[in-house]
Amino acid sequence: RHLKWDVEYMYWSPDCEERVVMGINGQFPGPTIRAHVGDIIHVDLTNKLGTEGVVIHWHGIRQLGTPWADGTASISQCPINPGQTFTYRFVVDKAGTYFYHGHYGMQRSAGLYGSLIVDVPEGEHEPFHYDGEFNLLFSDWWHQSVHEQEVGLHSKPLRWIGEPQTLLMNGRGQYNCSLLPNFGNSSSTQCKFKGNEQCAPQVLRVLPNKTYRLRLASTTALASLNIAIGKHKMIVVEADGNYVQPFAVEDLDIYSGESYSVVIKTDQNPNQNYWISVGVRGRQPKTPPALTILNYKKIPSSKLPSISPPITPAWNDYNHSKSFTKSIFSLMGSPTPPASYDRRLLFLNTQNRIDGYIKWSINNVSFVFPPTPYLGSVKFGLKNVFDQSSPPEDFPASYDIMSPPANPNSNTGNGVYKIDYNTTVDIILQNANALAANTSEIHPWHLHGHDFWVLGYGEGKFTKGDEANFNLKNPPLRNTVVIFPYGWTALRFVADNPGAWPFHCHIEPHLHMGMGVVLSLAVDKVKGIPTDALACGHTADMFLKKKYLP
Ligand SMILES: O=C1O[C@H]([C@@H](O)CO)C(O)=C1O
Repeated sequence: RHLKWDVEYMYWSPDCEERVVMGINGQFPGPTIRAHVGDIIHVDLTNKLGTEGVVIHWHGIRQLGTPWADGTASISQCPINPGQTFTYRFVVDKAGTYFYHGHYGMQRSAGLYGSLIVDVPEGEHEPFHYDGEFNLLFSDWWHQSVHEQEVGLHSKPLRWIGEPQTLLMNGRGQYNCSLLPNFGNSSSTQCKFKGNEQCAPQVLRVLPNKTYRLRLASTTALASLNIAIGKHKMIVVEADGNYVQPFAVEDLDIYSGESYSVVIKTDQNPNQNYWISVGVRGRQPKTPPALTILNYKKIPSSKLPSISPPITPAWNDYNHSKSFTKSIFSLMGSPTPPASYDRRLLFLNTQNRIDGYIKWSINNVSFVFPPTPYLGSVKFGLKNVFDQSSPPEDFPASYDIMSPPANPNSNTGNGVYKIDYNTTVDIILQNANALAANTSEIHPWHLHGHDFWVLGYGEGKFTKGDEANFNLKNPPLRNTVVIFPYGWTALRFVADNPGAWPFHCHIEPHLHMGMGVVLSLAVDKVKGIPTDALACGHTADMFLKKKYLP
């Protein structure tokens, strides 16, 4: 798959209001990549942004042997400068529902994303049947420019980005009109689509009595979501590119960074259409649900459903979310984790202050991106470019996770957790109270370069005794996992992919405010890094050697 992409800003109307978005080849969202297992994806990415750098991360693709193609600014590569072209070249080795997105500053929020679908090799079959499929990539959208969002996040006092104006499905949503007559407040008018508007919803057109696969992925900057389809149950079959033990749900939670496949049967009255709703979870929703229509083809899609849209669960019904999340198990026959770990990292998630700026910290360190990519600085042993001391592996046992931090002051840092090659690592993500009393938020954590097994979830503070309840039999393999308010999540992975890999909260403003860490492993084994990946910071100095030309 040889692709030539130009990234540029352009005018677009994602929610029927014109704004500036980041597009690829004149499209928003960017083009869908569709490939088979084993294919090489080759993307010549040209930055046409004018005044800022860009990179693209291929979310969920492990980049076995190609860590330089992971597309993370400051970690796997230098930002691609305006006018320059960088070539990403990697193998897609596992079938599944993936996506790609910007991984520099807040470029995901600016609209830099698209779908990446990997099919099983030609002649092979998925472990479930379907007659047709649809692909829905969810995102959230602000009317404030991404530059204002970014400046607000590092201002004192913090100017928080607030809740999104609109939820988008495949880059389409409605802000100043509604698909529903009189939805929400009475001032919202009904949309009149001719069908070719940039914000016109993508209708799912189906035949009766068939089975459809819906690929669902969330690249939201902030919002956690729930999707429900009127009158149709969904059978969950895939999560983050891994098969799961099929189970039926009425509605499904999806956090930023996650993907699922569900199958539905079109066995309802074919003389009706049905609403599909997507609502906000975990934060007080100020954003109306996104809506589209499941259209039984023999009637027009413009015929509004007679049954009102399914109401997604209340934003703070965490029991509902936990019950869904804890129902996910790997499909029988999937790889199982090693029985024990070599090293355990405990990561306390807190909201803090540094000089009065609001940040997020892991074990009291708020991550800042260095100007030299770790892949180069670790490989070449450059000592003066990032903190050389190993960041903290745990936090004081006496820390009270139920209250705002007693001493909210934190430190910035950019140290690296050096992981030994082929060892088994456990990470316990520990949630806590944020700065405001009685507040603890949802954080979806995403690991680059590896999938991990989710061994368990619990309430309150993790204790050694909780290990006894770890699921070592059929834990799901994932690349993104949620921590619930005041709870913990345990995961395990085998560090077998040399590279420099971020592990971070997938809420984009939270990562921007320091909520992440970097792991490095066996970087000496990494071969064939393109020099243009490292032509910035101290690695550029190293390549240039001579400071002045004769
Ligand atoms: O990082 C965040 O900042 C705000 C709030 O805590 C401060 O205004 C919020 O809701 C976040 O998730």
